[in-house]
Amino acid sequence: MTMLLELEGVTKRFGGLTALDGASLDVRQGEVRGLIGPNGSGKSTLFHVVTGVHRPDGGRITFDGHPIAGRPTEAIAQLGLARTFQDIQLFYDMTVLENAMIGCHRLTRAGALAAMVGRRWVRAEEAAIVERAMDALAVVGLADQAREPARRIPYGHQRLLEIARALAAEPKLMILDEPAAGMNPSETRSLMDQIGRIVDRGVTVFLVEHNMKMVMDICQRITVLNYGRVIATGTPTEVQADAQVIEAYLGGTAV
Ligand SMILES: Nc1ncnc2c1ncn2[C@@H]1O[C@H](COP(=O)(O)OP(=O)(O)OP(=O)(O)O)[C@@H](O)[C@H]1O
Repeated sequence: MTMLLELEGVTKRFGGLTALDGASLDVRQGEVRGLIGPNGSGKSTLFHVVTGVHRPDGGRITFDGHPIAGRPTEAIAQLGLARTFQDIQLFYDMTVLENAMIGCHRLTRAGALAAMVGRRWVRAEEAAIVERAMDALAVVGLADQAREPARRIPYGHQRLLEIARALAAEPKLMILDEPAAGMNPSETRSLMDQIGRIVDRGVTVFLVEHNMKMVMDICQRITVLNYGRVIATGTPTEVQADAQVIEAYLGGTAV
């Protein structure tokens, strides 16, 4: 199976604190991959070094065959890596559709923001951008709310909109940072369905999530971090049975 993302011995320090300590893992094309670990174990830091927010202090990161460690966020996005954030980052005064259109940025000469300014050569692209954005909204079930201002849709839908915006970039890999945070059980179930539909479209998903049921249900493989180190990688069943995981991640209680 093709490796889409590979980390080899990646280290990131903040002053005297080693947030990532020689972390290695790979994400295979087409899988839903989970990353879990206790608070402060380095999950967000790992996402940040992969997406170019932080420059790693050591190690190698390869995405779709390209070395990306230390490259700018924009350059990594151009290679086909999209992400969502723990805290929702939407343009609340813009419509749902306009927010999704911003995700098309990677795919257009002009970028959706420029499209809204209305330059002539941009307008020719606009119909295609709207179509792509509507398509992404349909995948997450938000197409009928396209004209609503983002601030008016429920919280769970705002999280789905972030995913639609990432999807509109037609990424190869989508990184989701706690996508179910703040969602109620029915929203979480719906999110799990949407992630399934995203994978059906050929997008690989790599997610951090504290909702264990969701992680165990949708991920084919899971990596567990503790104090910046990878302590286990395996199927949900393997990880749940791993003594180190039970001890380190859960302080001795069952997963
Ligand atoms: N920009 C930063 N400057 C200094 N320390 C940082 C920075 N970012 C993260 N850290 C520290 O690095 C460690 C790992 O943090 P990180 O946010 O990656 O953990 P996490 O597993 O995502 O935690 P959580 O589950 O609480 O989101 C923590 O000790 C954190 O305080």
